[in-house]
Amino acid sequence: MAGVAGRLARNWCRSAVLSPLQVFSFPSLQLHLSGTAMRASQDDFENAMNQVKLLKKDPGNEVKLKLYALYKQATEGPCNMPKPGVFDFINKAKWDAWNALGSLPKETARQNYVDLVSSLSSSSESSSQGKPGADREQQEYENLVVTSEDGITKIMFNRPTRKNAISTQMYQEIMLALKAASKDDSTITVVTGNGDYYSSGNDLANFTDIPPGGVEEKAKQSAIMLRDFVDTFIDFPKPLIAVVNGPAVGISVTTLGLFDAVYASDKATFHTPFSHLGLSPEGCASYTFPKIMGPAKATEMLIFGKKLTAREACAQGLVTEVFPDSTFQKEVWTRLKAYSKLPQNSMRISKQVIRKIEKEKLHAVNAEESSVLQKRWLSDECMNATMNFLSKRSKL
Ligand SMILES: CCCCCC/C=C/C(=O)SCCNC(=O)CCNC(=O)[C@H](O)C(C)(C)COP(=O)(O)OP(=O)(O)OC[C@H]1O[C@@H](n2cnc3c(N)ncnc32)[C@H](O)[C@@H]1OP(=O)(O)O
Repeated sequence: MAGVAGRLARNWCRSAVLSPLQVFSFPSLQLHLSGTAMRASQDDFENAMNQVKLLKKDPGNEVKLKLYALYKQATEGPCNMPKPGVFDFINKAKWDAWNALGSLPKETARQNYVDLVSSLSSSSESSSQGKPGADREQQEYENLVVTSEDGITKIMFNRPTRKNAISTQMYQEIMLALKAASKDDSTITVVTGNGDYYSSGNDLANFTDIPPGGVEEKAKQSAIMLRDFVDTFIDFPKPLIAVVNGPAVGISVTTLGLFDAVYASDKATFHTPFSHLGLSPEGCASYTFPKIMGPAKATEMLIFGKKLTAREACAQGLVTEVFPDSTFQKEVWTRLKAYSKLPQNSMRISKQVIRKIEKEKLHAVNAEESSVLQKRWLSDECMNATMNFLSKRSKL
């Protein structure tokens, strides 16, 4: 064993002292590097396997188990080994990681392996430049600040002068940030807003940027983007928490039904003025809101545009807990830091179990809502409401 550990230590990180789990998870990784490779995307997969050997920084046991599991799934399919005994900690951890992938298709596992290695390669480059322990900004976004610390990736909307209205570019950035967070080594992901608003929802100026194909083409593109955007929330694999620091409007409210917990300041309000804008619900709210609060209360919000206070939204079940604004940040972050220390795989799997039964339904609802909105955007009601806002004749 000492020989194996020594070889691993030399291969991976010359100065690292390996824990028993590292010792065991590494040989498997090494062993599998020479295993059967897939036919499709073989180059990418093999490149990724080689990149693993070149990582400068030990990615930690959780990630190594993930790599192990994805490798096994990609090359052998669903876990086919007998479950190790309860005291065989290391093999049990490996078995659990592989088994947790369930019936994930081989192609998806291979892609996830490649994506994970690529995120490790880039984070190992950037972290070697960053200060250890600092609240590291991960990537440059124009409309977001994304940081990772204490096992928490925080995605903060950052257009405070526009009340964090979501521009076309910002939709894309949020999708990118969520996809990156789903693969990074954080335990939970938090979405919040910078400034006095959580978000004022869709940037109504999005509709003024008409492509050469005209308004029909714009509506079509917007429906595709909306569907992709909401799908990203539906598929997000780890606990996703909203820290609602102030008022939330439109799509920033509807998507809350897809979060795992919503903490709100008592200054926050929740407003979905779709009828006022000639629109209809999105973000799966046509399904999640009646489920969460009952059809009558959902109607008041989604059809009549009733604005809820944070306490009302909590009473309806949309918000998990409300905090006084004066202590909001302190109390919420203390709690989130404690939650982030819970076992990562267990939380992921629990989320998977809780959400699995609804996933297909949510994707279907999302497709339907996006297609209905594509037509709504071309209606006189919607065009007039948008023009009124943009020409400053009306406000919510
Ligand atoms: C395209 C693909 C997906 C679409 C999905 C469908 C999504 C639907 C929705 O989200 S519907 C909800 C849309 N949001 C709104 O209708 C909110 C509009 N904004 C307001 O009513 C008000 O700005 C306010 C109540 C949010 C805040 O009012 P106030 O406190 O008085 O601040 P200001 O109005 O002065 O705001 C400052 C500055 O920001 C601009 N701004 C705010 N929100 C938006 C927005 N959603 N879109 C565009 N611009 C916004 C506002 O115009 C001000 O700009 P100015 O300083 O005057 O240039």
